[in-house]
Amino acid sequence: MASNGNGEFSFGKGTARNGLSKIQTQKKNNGICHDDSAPPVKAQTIDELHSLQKKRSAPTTPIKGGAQGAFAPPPISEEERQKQQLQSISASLASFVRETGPKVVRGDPARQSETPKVAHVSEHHFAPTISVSDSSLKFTHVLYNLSPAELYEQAIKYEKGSFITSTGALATLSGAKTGRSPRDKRVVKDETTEDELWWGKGSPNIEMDEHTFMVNRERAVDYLNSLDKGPKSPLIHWEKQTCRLVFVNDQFLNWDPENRIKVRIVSARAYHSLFMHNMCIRPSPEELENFGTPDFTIYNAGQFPCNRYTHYMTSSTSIDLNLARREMVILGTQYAGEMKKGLFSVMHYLMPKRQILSLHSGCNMGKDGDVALFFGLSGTGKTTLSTDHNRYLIGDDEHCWSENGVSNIEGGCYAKCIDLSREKEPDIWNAIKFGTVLENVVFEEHTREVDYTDKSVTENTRAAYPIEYIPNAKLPCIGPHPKNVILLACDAFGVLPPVSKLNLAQTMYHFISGYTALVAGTEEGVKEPQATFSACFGAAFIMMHPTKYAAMLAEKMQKHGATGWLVNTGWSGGSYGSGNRIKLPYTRKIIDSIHSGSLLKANYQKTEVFGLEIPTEVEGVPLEILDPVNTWSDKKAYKETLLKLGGLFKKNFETFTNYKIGKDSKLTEEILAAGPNF
Ligand SMILES: Nc1ncnc2c1ncn2[C@@H]1O[C@H](COP(=O)(O)OP(=O)(O)OP(=O)(O)O)[C@@H](O)[C@H]1O
Ligand SMILES: O=C([O-])CC(=O)C(=O)O
Ligand SMILES: [Ca+2]
Ligand SMILES: [Mn+2]
Repeated sequence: MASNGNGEFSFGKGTARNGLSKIQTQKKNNGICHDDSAPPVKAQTIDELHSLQKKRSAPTTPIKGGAQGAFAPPPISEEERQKQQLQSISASLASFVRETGPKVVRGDPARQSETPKVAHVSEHHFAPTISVSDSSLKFTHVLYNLSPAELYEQAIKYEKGSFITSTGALATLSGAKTGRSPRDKRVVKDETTEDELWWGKGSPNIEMDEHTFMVNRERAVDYLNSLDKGPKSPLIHWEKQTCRLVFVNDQFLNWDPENRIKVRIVSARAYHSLFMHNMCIRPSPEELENFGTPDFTIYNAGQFPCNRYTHYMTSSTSIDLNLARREMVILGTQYAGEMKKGLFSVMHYLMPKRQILSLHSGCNMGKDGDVALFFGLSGTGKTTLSTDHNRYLIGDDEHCWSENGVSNIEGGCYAKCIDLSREKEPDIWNAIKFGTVLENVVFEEHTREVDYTDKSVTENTRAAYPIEYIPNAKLPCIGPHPKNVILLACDAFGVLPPVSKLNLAQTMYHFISGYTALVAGTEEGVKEPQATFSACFGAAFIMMHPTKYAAMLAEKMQKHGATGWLVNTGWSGGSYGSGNRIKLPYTRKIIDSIHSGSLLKANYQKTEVFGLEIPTEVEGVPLEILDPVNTWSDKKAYKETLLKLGGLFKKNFETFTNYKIGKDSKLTEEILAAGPNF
């Protein structure tokens, strides 16, 4: 085969002169230079050549000086700033028994060429003596705010089960736990939290004392400071260099600049670091330079169990929150959602103290600035329905509603992937690319194509991606006051209408009830859909009594004239097992007509038992499904199921009857009357 000189290739005769064709790679005088005329690389050795491959990016902006006015601190040198940063990390990792932090250095120990700076919290007093343990003679290498590319390399080199999929996502396994462990979430009860938080029946806050927290904290910190684990562990090989390694992420929560929270996540897995890189708000280089001390720190030692002989421990998993110390410790679960939702709990404490309502909801905005909130428990459709090609995505899961409007708490989305299809959810499908963490999916060994229908590892397969991977994300993720408040319920009984319009009292009733059929998988141990009530559509994350959040929602909805809706994204034509899940395109049509305002103008009729206002017509939706009774062939079974569900609602609401909402108790009476009536 030879080039014929026109850039085409031909076989045999034609171009050959001496029987052998001359391979012409270049032509003269056409602007392309010859092979032998290419300038040689500027390197004398292979090592030098490799050193050319990477360059250090210059700081994008100089540290601001003077602009902050007379009280601004004097500018510090780059060296001093870096030292302060390392000291802050060393302090984060300090053991309370030894009262010093480890000697920390920045950078990957595998890269020999780096000459790291060392910092230690009590540097000036530190002198190794025989009483010091071996552990304090070692360095801890800090992999600080690594980029996705760097984290990919760490994961693939050192973490079993990490692979690049055909679309470039990082597939990973979360270990034995593939969902959250709400029965292992503990909160320190002290003088303050005893009065402030919701404790006892129905509350997600399982109490623990300060001492036990410190025991677990010490365990986590010691683990993070030693890290000798697993067959693929970097430590086997780095041990020789007497160094240790942790990942540190310094990031933000809440896009509302006035109420932004600085969080630090210390973890042992690249998976955890990349997950939080995607889920929290990513600081700009300048913001990172001026990060300072975090407002809240997570110690994720999830590969390591808690000690079951420790007081309060009921399993080898514990997720411990200490509000006074502004710290969270994770032991015995590697499920990354614990970090995301752990921080959400913190926001459910901090924000209401500032009169800001924190919400387990998705949020999007139309071209005309109309904002909708989507409340719902896990798997009811917050992510799916807020990700809408015709609207701007503000966020998929956690928001704040303040005097200024709404703001997303996070910087990323966390979508369920089971049965994901390109046709039904194109934006989520396309977001699964380089940088995205894909948890617990199954892929074809050779092509690395993911089979989203495969539940071999878990039903709760997930993708975590930065919000800007959704093409119509609204950046910054903030918006005006909501116009529509959509309560999503995945009704496994199949008796709730696909859509109903709610008055304020009904909205409150259903918000406090927080009904859904818990979709299998997101919480440990749930394999089949099952009716559940979870106050504020997120009882697992709220910290104070549900009526506190409900009162704030009522006040805000009233003030800003928002309309409430109840949308059943669950079953129709029978209960789970006999009926079918309402088709996503129909739910989307319903949501479209809420956004456009056309549903508000529809004609309504009232249902029996629940007293819900259902429209007689919705564009693009078959008429017969609007009233569920029409979809059941067995009308008697329908009525029985309806009454059964009504009874469950009534029973669940009993615990709330004595709580007052709003300044007068008028709203409370109205709310009580807004439930099922029979
Ligand atoms: N009619 C429907 N409406 C909404 N979602 C549906 C419908 N039918 C099927 N689904 C599926 O239900 C799932 C909804 O999950 P989604 O990720 O939106 O939950 P979520 O409310 O965001 O939960 P989480 O808080 O756990 O993230 C998706 O897998 C979606 O494809
Ligand atoms: O927290 C998780 O693991 C997933 C989630 O969004 C939820 O359960 O609401
Ligand atoms: Ca959620
Ligand atoms: Mn979600």
